[in-house]
Parts: sequence; C-alpha cells; structure tokens
Amino acid sequence: MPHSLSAVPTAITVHAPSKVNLYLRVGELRDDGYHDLTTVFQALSLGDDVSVVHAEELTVTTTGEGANNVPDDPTNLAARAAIELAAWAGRDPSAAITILKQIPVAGGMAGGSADAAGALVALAQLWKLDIDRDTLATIAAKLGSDVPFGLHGATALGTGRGEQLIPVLSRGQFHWVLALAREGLSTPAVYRELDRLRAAREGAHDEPLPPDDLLQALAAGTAARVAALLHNDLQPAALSLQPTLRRTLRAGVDAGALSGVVSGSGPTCAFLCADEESAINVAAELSGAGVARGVRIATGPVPGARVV
Ligand SMILES: C[C@](O)(CO)[C@H](O)COP(=O)(O)OP(=O)(O)OC[C@H]1O[C@@H](n2ccc(N)nc2=O)[C@H](O)[C@@H]1O
Ligand SMILES: Nc1ncnc2c1ncn2[C@@H]1O[C@H](COP(=O)(O)OP(=O)(O)OP(=O)(O)O)[C@@H](O)[C@H]1O
Repeated sequence: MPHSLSAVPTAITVHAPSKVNLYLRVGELRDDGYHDLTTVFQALSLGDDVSVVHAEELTVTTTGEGANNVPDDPTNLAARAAIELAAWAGRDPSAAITILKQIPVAGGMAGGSADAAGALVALAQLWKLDIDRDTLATIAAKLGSDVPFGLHGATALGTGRGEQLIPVLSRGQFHWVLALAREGLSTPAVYRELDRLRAAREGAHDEPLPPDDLLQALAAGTAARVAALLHNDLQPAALSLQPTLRRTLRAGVDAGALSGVVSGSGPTCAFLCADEESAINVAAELSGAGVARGVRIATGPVPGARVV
C-alpha cells in the first residue's frame, strides 16, 4: 500500500486570477509594435487552476470554459512559461501541465496570461527553484504584457506596455458582474482598430486624464465613485469590432449596475455593482436579457497566482 501511494506523482496546483482594467489610457504606437499604457488593474475572483506534475516531456491539457479554443502545443502561454523558466534554470522543461479554465478565452480578462503566471509559480515550486519574485516578474514580462500582473494580483498601476507595476491601495471588496460574449476578440486586432480610429480622427488628441481621482476612490473603497471613473481607451475599438456590445453595456446599467466598461481589449463587459445583493440581481437580469453567452459574478481585489 505505501508502495502504490508513493508512485502517485504529487500535483502542485496554483489558482491564477483574471483581471479587469479599471482605467486604461493608451499612448502612441511605439517602434516595437506596443503602445505605452497607463492602466489600473484589479485581480478578480474568477480564475483558472493550473496544476503541474513531473513527467517525461512537456505537455499541456486544458479542460473547462472554452478549452477547445486553447492550444495544447508549445504556443500555449503556460507551456511557453515552462520553456522560459526552464531556460533560466538551465534545465529541461519536462512537466505535465493541466489547466482548469474558468476565465473566458480571448475575453480581455488575461486568461492566457493568468495561466502563464500560474505555470511560473507552480513550476518554480515543482522544480524547487531558488528564484525571487523580481526575477519571476522579468520572465513573466517576456511572455506577455499582462503576465506580471497575473503574478502580482490585488490592485496595481501599470505603466510601460503594462508590465511595470506599482501596488495601489484599495479598501474593501468590489462586486462585479461579467457578461461573456459569444465571439472573442483578438488583442492585436483591437489595438490596430484603435490606431485606425485615431488616424481617421486626423490629429484630434484626448487629454490624458490622470487616474488620481480613481486612486483616491479605491483607497476610500467607494464603489459609486470608482464606478463613475471607470475608463477604457480600447472600448471604442472593441465596440467598433463588435457593435452589439453597446447593447450589452446598456443592459447592465439598465439592470441596476453602477456602471459598465469593456474589460481590457474585450469583448467581456464588466459591471461594477453597489454590493453583493445588487450583483446577484444584475446577473439574474442580464442572464434573462439574452445579450450575453453567459454571466459570472466576481469580487476583487484578490491575490495574484498562488499555490492552493
Ligand atoms: C489589453 C490589455 O489586456 C490591457 O491590460 C493588454 O494591453 C494586453 O496584454 P497582453 O494580452 O499580455 O498582450 P501581449 O501579448 O503583450 O501583446 C499582444 C499584442 O497586443 C498589442 N499590445 C499589447 C500591449 C501593449 N501595451 N500595446 C500593444 O499594442 C500588440 O499588438 C501586441 O503584439
Ligand atoms: N493558456 C491559454 N489560455 C487561453 N488562450 C491561450 C492560452 N495560451 C494561448 N492562448 C491563445 O491566446 C489567445 C488569446 O487568449 P486569452 O484568453 O489570453 O485572451 P485575452 O484574455 O483576451 O488576453 P488579454 O486580456 O491578456 O489581452 C487565444 O485565442 C488562444 O489561441
């Protein structure tokens, strides 16, 4: 009996959060193909579970929400995380990675990034690596702009291409309703659409609003003030590519949300509600309105990717 038990490989499981951008200002297109950002991220309780065990080779298997649309080859961001981390450690990247997906795929909630962050934390433990958080964050930034925030979690101000993070004080818990869209949106396509819309406006520039008011509202924990200050420069581009999202945004506010915003590059719409009871009511009404493929309730902020 003890013999057969020891033959079972021990899995390490990490819970990795999704995110919503409470504030996202997009600067000019840079020479490297990225845009400079000023953003405020919040990590949400809706998340993926990433499990790893020792194996002869590197594999990745996904189950759950939208698993059919997630690659099971080395292009999976969790597999790329394994390859980058192994290269840093000077070892082979062999491990079996299993992802239980809850974060909508191509939904603007950093699903792949969460899995990459989760794989980094899980594999660092499985491989018993002596690696500090800063080095892990540097590897994370190579994998994608949103991956460092997947490690960081909570609420943070992001600059650069979104990978440079400063913690933001946030009091209490915020209650969100997420409306999942039927079709995903490609992040590069949404940035391209923003550039196209801006070029068509012939030099008209938005005044960059500093997020100071939002940071104060977060520190005070006032949902109504935070709701009034939600802002996403990518929203017009996401709406241009998926015009039905206008109806979704209206439906959430009509259902009683304080306010709604497209999450990151979309198409998920995130609605901030006054409290838990309001979120339950908004979710029920939105489900009945037929504007979304599905509706989820989430709270934030929550911690970054961590072993469970
Ligand atoms: C929309 C956001 O989710 C907001 O947090 C992020 O900016 C996207 O982050 P991500 O999915 O991790 O994106 P990456 O994998 O780093 O980049 C994918 C593509 O998005 C565009 N991109 C991304 C980040 C950024 N600051 N500027 C960009 O223009 C680029 O075309 C890039 O090739
Ligand atoms: N582990 C993964 N989970 C989901 N998608 C992945 C993963 N690895 C690679 N992908 C690919 O990346 C594409 C974008 O997926 P993802 O769910 O990360 O988008 P997103 O949440 O909109 O990203 P972001 O919010 O960071 O811009 C998918 O269509 C899929 O082909």
